[in-house]
Amino acid sequence: MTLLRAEGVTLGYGRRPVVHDVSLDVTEGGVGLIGESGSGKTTLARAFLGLLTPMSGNIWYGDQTLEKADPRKFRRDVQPVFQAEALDPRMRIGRSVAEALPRAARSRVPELLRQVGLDPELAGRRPHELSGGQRQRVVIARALAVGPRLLILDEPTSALDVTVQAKILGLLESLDTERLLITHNLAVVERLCRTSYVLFAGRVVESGPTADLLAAPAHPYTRALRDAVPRLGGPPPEAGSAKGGGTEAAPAATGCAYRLRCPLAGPECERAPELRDVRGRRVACHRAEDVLPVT
Ligand SMILES: Nc1ncnc2c1ncn2[C@@H]1O[C@H](COP(=O)(O)OP(=O)(O)OP(=O)(O)O)[C@@H](O)[C@H]1O
Repeated sequence: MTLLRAEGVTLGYGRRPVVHDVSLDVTEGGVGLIGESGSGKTTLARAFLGLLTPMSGNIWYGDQTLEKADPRKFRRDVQPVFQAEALDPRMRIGRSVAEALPRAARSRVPELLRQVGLDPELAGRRPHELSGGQRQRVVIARALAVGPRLLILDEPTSALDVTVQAKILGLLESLDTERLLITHNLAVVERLCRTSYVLFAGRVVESGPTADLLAAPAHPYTRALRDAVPRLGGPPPEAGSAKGGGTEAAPAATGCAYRLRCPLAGPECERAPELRDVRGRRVACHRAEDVLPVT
């Protein structure tokens, strides 16, 4: 059964919507949410954690909407993995992990540290006395303390260098919790997520099996992301590409939001494309059939 599901969700701050009509199932095998800065990934994650109420649509937790769900049960089932910078700098590691445990279970700290590959001896240290990778492991140990079914991870490895990143990905892969993973890095979802959703300007532009999206993107934006993002250990992206510092056109306010950047844009793109089924995935592009054969 799907533990969490967004159904036609629109989200915003004040009266300004920034995520539009998104439907997404957190299914088995890991789900990736990919998109550039400002595309609405963190906003969606906040809604999935119950921290932001949809302007319209619903977040479903099992067969209940999030507003009706038991908050204590929800907190046990669904845990965020924050960036390591969120650790309290004054607090020793052991206490930081203990705080996440119920009082009666605080003796489990060494076991949790071991589970994430840390020496329990480190419990007496403060965050600045650990490496970035070790700090990220502490954050994961805290999230695991309550025995969650699902982890919501927001850029869990982006602050780490490539070899440490690979080790943390290995750890996440070895856990038997489900995951919703937010990143701008396709190489990370390739490893951890069976299914992916690509967001552009607050809308899903493509979703489907991650392997298919990478092998043959159907949306020009997915293709640009795939071609721009370095693979783990691969060469850096080229200057002028999506993450390479080139100037990018802002999303179009009418029609297809991607059309001002799109090499295939034509007159039909002045009409907003609907999500539709194209060869095993959902894609919002009038030209999807032209994108597929050349990738
Ligand atoms: N607290 C806030 N108040 C007002 N607007 C916000 C707030 N947080 C985010 N936004 C706006 O919502 C949009 C989506 O932001 P969001 O942080 O969800 O994107 P993101 O894809 O997670 O980006 P990043 O990868 O940089 O974290 C952006 O236009 C952003 O400026």
